[in-house]
Amino acid sequence: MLQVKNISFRYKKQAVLNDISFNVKAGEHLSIIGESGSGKSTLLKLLYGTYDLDKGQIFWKDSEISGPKRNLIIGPEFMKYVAQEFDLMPFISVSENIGAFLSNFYPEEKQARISELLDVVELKPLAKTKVKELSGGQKQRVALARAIAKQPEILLLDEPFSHIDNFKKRSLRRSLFKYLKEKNITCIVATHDKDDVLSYSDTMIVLHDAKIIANDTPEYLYNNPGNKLIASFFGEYNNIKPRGIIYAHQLKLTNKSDLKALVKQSYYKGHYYLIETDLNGETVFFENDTALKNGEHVFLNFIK
Ligand SMILES: Nc1ncnc2c1ncn2[C@@H]1O[C@H](COP(=O)(O)OP(=O)(O)OP(=O)(O)O)[C@@H](O)[C@H]1O
Repeated sequence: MLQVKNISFRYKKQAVLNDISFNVKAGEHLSIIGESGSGKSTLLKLLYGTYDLDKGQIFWKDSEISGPKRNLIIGPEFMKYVAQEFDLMPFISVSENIGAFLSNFYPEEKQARISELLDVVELKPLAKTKVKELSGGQKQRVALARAIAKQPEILLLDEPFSHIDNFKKRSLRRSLFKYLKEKNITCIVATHDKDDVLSYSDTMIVLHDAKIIANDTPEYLYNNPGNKLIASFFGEYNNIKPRGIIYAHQLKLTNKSDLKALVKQSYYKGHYYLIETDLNGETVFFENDTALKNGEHVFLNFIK
């Protein structure tokens, strides 16, 4: 189990993280979410031992993870960290980068392992290409493969699919998280993308004002967002008194109700339209099968 106990950290004067505690069981996947600047990357760096903590302790099983004051080499053996900027070797091939830290002692096993990793990140056709010739998304996939090459016990991922296009992202996400679960690799992901969280994380924590404001399963927090920050992570939402937070898909058209709104705009979303309305001076969104006329009055009802 990873145990984070009452850690605090500041770069300069302002606290980035203040008295943060949480646990992650071996093999579990945790997501860290929060607004830009809320400290997600900093938390990953602290878990990796990049900086010395101002307060608190971090343990993996029985070993304490400590910062540079006590460690010459940053990052414990059992952990790998894929940062937002990936540190690859540009003049050697994709395969050579992935195998860079694998032993040359058993060349056949090494090649088989590289081949397996190329499949996980779907880079086989580019195996022999030099990294300097790759796109940002392709480099990100090499960095992911290299991080799991030696099968770490814990993998820390900072926005792991941020450079990867939507075609590839979905299948890569499935393939990577399935692989990590099969190998029982504990994974901690800092992300802005609800699709990294909903289907693949066992738990999620939400950072705000240097604190953890929620720590629960994605399903629970999706159904009980409790505040605007969490609701906005999952989708378009409204705050309708006295009901509170209501996602756009939880409102529908009806013949007559107390919620009379004025249509302002319809946005095409593929299999539905997002309708922007004015309800007593507040903007309210709901989903509808068809576009509606601007200026039309409609009645809304809650679905639940
Ligand atoms: N090396 C640094 N020196 C000083 N301040 C820093 C440093 N790195 C980050 N910060 C500050 O710490 C705070 C948290 O930054 P961090 O990168 O951890 O946020 P984040 O949640 O990962 O953001 P994003 O979602 O934009 O990646 C920010 O206010 C940032 O400006």
